[in-house]
Amino acid sequence: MSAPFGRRLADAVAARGPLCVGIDPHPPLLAAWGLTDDPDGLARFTDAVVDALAGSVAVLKPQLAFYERHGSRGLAVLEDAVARARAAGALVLLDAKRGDIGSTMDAYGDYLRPEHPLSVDAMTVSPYLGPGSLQPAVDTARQQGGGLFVLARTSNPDAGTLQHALVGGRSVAQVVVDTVRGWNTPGWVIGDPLPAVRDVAGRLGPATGSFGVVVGATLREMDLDLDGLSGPILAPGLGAQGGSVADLRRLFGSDRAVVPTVSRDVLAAGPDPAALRVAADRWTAELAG
Ligand SMILES: O=C(O)c1cc(=O)[nH]c(=O)n1[C@@H]1O[C@H](COP(=O)(O)O)[C@@H](O)[C@H]1O
Repeated sequence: MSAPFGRRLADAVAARGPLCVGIDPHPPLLAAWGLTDDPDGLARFTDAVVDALAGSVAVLKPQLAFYERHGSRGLAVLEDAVARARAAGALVLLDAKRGDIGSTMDAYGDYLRPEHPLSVDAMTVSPYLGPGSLQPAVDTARQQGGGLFVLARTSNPDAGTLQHALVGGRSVAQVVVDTVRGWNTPGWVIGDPLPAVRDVAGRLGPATGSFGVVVGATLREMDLDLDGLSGPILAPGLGAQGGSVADLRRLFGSDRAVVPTVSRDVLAAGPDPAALRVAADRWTAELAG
């Protein structure tokens, strides 16, 4: 088994800064790069991003949908790119947003196994079949040293329609956060009372948990209690969706283990590898400032 994902993420962030760059080869972006919307264009795009950034950013986050739409040849492109990205030192977070009943969730969790053709360090998952439905993937993550990021309070404008709904006095998003907090506490199982808060600051450090939440950088205000999460917060919505580094500070303060993720704002700088690096470095510098 690899070292736990939370530990590996903390090491990567310490060495490279917290930036995650999303690899989202959507058709207008392929066209803007002068590439065809087919597996060949997809491979050129993906290889360029991996070659430019896998040696310098902490996390790369390929969006599975953009590979699946090209069928088996698209998945082959991704398998090759993921292996090269990991070999170059980047952690790979597969943006799959999967969630299903136990036996199927078990199969989705296989992305975290080293023998999977598309083996990754972590994946995004959706909790809307109930937090307990994700347990098989939690078990696999624990066995294999993988990580999960659970959708809690997403960056899209109508996210609150469901995520603000109240369940026993807590919002659905808060139930998700509290569940993930429990996963980061060994020995806790779904249904038990919540464990005592052990790491109020939730800082990245040796004790950082491998289970994170997704909370958009586009929120008008922080409407979640994230104290004691003891795991990372993936924060999408920067750049193209309007979020800024100032929004990150306003929403999360400076003590939380935030992994800001940017796709289009960096990718638009391509295909020149140097320009891609400059765009990513600009975010890294602003995050450090
Ligand atoms: O899980 C995600 O990464 C994600 C969660 C969320 O709340 N909002 C969100 O935009 N994303 C992903 O982030 C990527 C878009 O990033 P931008 O191009 O930077 O806006 C897409 O792959 C989305 O699926």
